Amino acid sequence: MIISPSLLAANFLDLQTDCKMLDESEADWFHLDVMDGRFVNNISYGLPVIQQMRPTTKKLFDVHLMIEEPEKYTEAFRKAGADILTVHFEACRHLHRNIQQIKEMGMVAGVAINPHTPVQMLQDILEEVDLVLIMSVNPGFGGQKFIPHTYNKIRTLRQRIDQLGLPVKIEIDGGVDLNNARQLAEAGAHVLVAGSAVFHSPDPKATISALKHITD
Ligand SMILES: O=C(CO)[C@@H](O)[C@H](O)COP(=O)(O)O
Ligand SMILES: [Fe+2]
Repeated sequence: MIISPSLLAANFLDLQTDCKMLDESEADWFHLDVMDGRFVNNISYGLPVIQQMRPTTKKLFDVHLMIEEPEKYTEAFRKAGADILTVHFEACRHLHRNIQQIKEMGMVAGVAINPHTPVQMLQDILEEVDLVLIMSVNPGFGGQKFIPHTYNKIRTLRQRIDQLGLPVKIEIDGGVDLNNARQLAEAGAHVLVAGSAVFHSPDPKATISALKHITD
């Protein structure tokens, strides 16, 4: 299982310590949630913070853009250090073009869907993307309750991906913890994002390791 802890739940006054902890842990990616106060009702952090975090690790920066008109910022996020750039299906008028743009800039291209968006809506973009991020809470905030219908969405999408023989990864984001991680893996998830479950646990490194080896 690929583990991508979300720094939305980190200590912003001491990000360096949390970055170091993640770097030394079994985390695979750093999940970075960018919010603009328009696509979602919250504002998080953006380019300068990501840029300053970049030298703290060689691990991949998995940037989740919860912003309107993400195509305007593709190059800026590349320059700030993004390796994986995920845009929302619901925020893109020209999703196909945006995905091409992300790949042309040498990044892994992801598309995210909100809980109300059926996975079937991705039918005509599936061959173009490297990753599908299924939101298992409504985007905008950490610490929300996992929506159980997500399991059905994962199973449906995983079946379609396997049917087509595509190398697309399924990432699950929102309310992921040690109680649902195994079931998410069994449903077909490849990547788990966890914010609160990692950073609010007494031993974040141990929680990351437990999530990583959930199916061992
Ligand atoms: O994208 C988002 C929220 O919009 C997530 O990445 C959250 O940051 C996950 O936090 P937890 O639900 O794990 O606390
Ligand atoms: Fe996220």
